[in-house]
Amino acid sequence: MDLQEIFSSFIGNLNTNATSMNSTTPTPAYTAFPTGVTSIFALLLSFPALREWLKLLVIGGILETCRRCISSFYQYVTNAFFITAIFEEDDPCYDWMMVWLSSHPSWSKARELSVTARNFNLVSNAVVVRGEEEDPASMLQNNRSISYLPSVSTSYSVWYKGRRITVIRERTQTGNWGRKEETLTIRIMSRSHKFLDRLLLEAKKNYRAAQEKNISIYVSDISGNWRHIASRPKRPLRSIVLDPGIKDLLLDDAKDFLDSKPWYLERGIPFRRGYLLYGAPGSGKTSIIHSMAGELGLDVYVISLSRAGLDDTSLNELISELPERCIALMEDIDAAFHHGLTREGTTNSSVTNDPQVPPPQNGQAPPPPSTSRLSLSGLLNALDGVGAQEGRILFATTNKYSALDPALCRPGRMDIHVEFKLASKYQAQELFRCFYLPSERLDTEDTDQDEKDQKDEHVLDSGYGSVDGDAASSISSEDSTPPTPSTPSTPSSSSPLLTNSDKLVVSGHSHRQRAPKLSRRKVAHLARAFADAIPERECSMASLQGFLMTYKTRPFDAIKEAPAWVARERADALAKKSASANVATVVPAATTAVPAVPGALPPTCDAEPSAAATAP
Ligand SMILES: Nc1ncnc2c1ncn2[C@@H]1O[C@H](COP(=O)(O)OP(=O)(O)OP(=O)(O)O)[C@@H](O)[C@H]1O
Repeated sequence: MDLQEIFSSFIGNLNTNATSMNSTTPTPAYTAFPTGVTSIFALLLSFPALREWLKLLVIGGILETCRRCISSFYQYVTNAFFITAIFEEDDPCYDWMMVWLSSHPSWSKARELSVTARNFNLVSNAVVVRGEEEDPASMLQNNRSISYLPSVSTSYSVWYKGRRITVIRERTQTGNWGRKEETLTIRIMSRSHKFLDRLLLEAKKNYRAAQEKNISIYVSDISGNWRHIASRPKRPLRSIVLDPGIKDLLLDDAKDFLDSKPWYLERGIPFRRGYLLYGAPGSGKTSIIHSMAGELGLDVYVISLSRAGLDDTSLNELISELPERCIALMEDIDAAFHHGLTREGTTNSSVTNDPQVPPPQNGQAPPPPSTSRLSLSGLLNALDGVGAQEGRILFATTNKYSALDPALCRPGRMDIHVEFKLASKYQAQELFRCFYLPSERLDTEDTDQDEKDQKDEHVLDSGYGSVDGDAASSISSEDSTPPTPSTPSTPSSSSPLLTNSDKLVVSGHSHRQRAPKLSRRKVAHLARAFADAIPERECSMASLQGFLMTYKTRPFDAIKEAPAWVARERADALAKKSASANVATVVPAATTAVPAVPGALPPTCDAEPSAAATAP
């Protein structure tokens, strides 16, 4: 019996019913309706095309129902026998898995794959196409190595420890301004989580090993999530020159803190430590934090208090989402509460409406109004409130120590305060030594070289990777005066082919030079001479480093030119001072208001130096 017959009999029945009703009762108005419907159906079914469509509709419905049943059954079986793990792009696990996948041998046989030069936040060349590592020259030229990865929307099967893993990489629209986000799905045929755990741990270990020489830097994004933004090579601690004892104090205290969790727990003391580094700009505050992060093997989470949209709640959330062992860094902590206050102590009074704040200098653009909605009490709560993360080390830096609220500086929030001053003669000497003694010789005795050096102290060293010694020496021999940034120097070497107007105007010095190979003793001797030329606590370490950079391969010239450079720096400082004297109100510099002893507190902060120095 086909569909037409079914409908005909159905319509026939309807007609019979309608007739019987008509014979017994008066015909109500609605009886016309079934008759109308049947005639419409009959009419419709008289078209063969419509009959066929109807058939297709029924068959399609049956097929879709079957498909859904099979899919549900498959889902059931998958859930029963497989484990499915999903990795989202903005999660660190995604990077671990991608690096793990990129090094999996399956890609050498895959017929369809994605080729990428992304390094998944690794500085090292952990992700490489096999064979590339055999060509170190190409690796050096381009730090971005090529790797193979699963292509988007393709399902792959790879084998791991005798088990089949299905890998699916997908890209979906997030709805945030057309942004697309990737997810990686890994399906393992296993009922136990053990296998997945092993895979994850291996991926994490591989990634960590590739990251060993780097530190990871995280910042918060606009939606308040931590995002990995960079990996930086670890900075050796010895490259930072501070007054004796400061590095040891900080490092020993931090190490001791990280090892003392049980001690804190037993006594019910919150397991947190805060360090406040204050003082002159360019004195090494940020550098020592970077270096300590490398030394302690911790990642750095930068909390920017002046970030647009940051309020008390979001700061609280950010801090509570920090991992247990990490360094939280708040740079220029004073800036969050003194918007518009510049390094020189000038500000736009229309922004702050603070009567103590001087008006802007002539021609100076007013600083933009901050959109941060953070309050001091919000910051204090975030630092040691109930939601504050345990185990974190907080580093805060400021150039304006006296501007900080005493509540912020108290032990428990900032346990150790360290002043960073302008360079001492000792620091100048050590910086010079670091500069001209190649790193591999900093730690080793070189008595042989000492002896050799006494005979010939001007032997040239290829230590700076020179390939063009002759060209370089011609520049260095004729121009030993450091160029000032405002007056670019013109190399006087004139080629017969160059007319006067063709002459190159170059500022700075070429680094393609050979540095004299100096012994430890010779460098120590020169370093003392350099320190003699540098006045005590007048120049910042950053400016000294900048000066030495112009003599990267010419230590003798650096010493010769140091007094002239100091004179220029003094003249510049004097000019700046007289310019700022014209400003109505002068905000006192933080460095003049603080005590000289590292660890001691200035009068504006809680005067509890002993508490600041006691580490459990
Ligand atoms: N004590 C130091 N030893 C070695 N290098 C230093 C030292 N101080 C500063 N420098 C160099 O000067 C530059 C600036 O240093 P850094 O950013 O650490 O200073 P800072 O005190 O944090 O400055 P700011 O207060 O302006 O942020 C860096 O390139 C660093 O190498």
